[in-house]
Amino acid sequence: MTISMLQKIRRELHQIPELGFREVKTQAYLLGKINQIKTDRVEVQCWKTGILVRVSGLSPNKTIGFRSDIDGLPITEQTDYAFKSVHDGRMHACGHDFHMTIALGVLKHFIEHPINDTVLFIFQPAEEGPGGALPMMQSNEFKKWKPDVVFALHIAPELPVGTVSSKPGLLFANTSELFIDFLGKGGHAAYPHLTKDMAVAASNFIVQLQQIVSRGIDPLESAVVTIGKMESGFVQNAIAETARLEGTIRTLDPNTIYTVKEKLERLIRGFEISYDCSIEVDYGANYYQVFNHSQWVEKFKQTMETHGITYRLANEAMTGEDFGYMLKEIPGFMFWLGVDSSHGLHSAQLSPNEDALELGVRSVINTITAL
Ligand SMILES: CC(=O)N[C@@H](CCC[C@H](N)C(=O)O)C(=O)O
Repeated sequence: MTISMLQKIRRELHQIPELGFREVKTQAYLLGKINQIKTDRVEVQCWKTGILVRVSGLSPNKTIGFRSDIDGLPITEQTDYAFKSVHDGRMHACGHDFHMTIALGVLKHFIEHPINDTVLFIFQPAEEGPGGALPMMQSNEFKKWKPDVVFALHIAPELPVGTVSSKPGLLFANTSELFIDFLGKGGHAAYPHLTKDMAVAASNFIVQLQQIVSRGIDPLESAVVTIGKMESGFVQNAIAETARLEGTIRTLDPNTIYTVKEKLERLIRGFEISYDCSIEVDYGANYYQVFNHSQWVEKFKQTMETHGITYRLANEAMTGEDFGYMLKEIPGFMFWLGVDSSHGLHSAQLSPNEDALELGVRSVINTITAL
């Protein structure tokens, strides 16, 4: 696929970001492109808003899976792009428009140049939440075509274009979403003593929460607790009866997440007493760590070096990925693709360099051919 075709696809996808399991336009767009290039060797199955595309090999020994996530985030885009999101409050702020474009470019290549092995393209919904990888893997559609090895990429804004990066073993953290609802008593702004102010309780809770990591977790372990959204109250001169905090917990060790949750629940019990209120916690979606299989990372590194693509050894990151569930069952790996953006992942101004699209396609084609 030419660079301008890749760019066009990326821009069209960029305009229609949709949240997890609601990727209806995205699925239709992808199916449209797949149907244009489909031949007799190609079979397609849809699962919810996801798609599986199998390109049969000439004399297959194995099936190689390449996974791309397809959902966007509930973020209002603040770029100057002419091809900005047309969906209010939705943005491809995690690069899934890049991931899908690269997958389509690679798919076209293997349809035109089949190899001995079978290649499975996994267009997976709901990576940002509530998690599509696990239920997709449990589906009959996936089980029927289950790959023997699987890999995926993720754009890396902090790496230059021309660079890929990975590491054997642990790459991404264990995660748990976090939703906390406070219920107190509202009232007139001038009579605080007659109320139980949940704006004050929730604000104080956010501050105390930070001490779970700084004082409750062994400094040699790694943990993050972030509250990304806070909602409370209706009007400037009334005391808020309720508050809601939304966030995420991340740890490098799968057991540490239980320690964080246990300490969080103690904190909640203390706040219920001191603020005379009730607090409910819901952990939403939990993702298993991304743990790369060394042998495949080594093969990837050698392949990149053979093709003159710069490979850098990565550090572990506190990002999460439900691709971790695929790697828990199927050998494989994940790698970072440098896209050189001064704004990072989940920023409303994320602007990955489109020159990385062609390199992404090349690095995936070379990898599949070498595996
Ligand atoms: C690569 C990336 O940014 N992934 C997301 C996954 C989110 C999982 C879940 N919604 C959570 O927040 O725990 C990330 O935020 O790391």
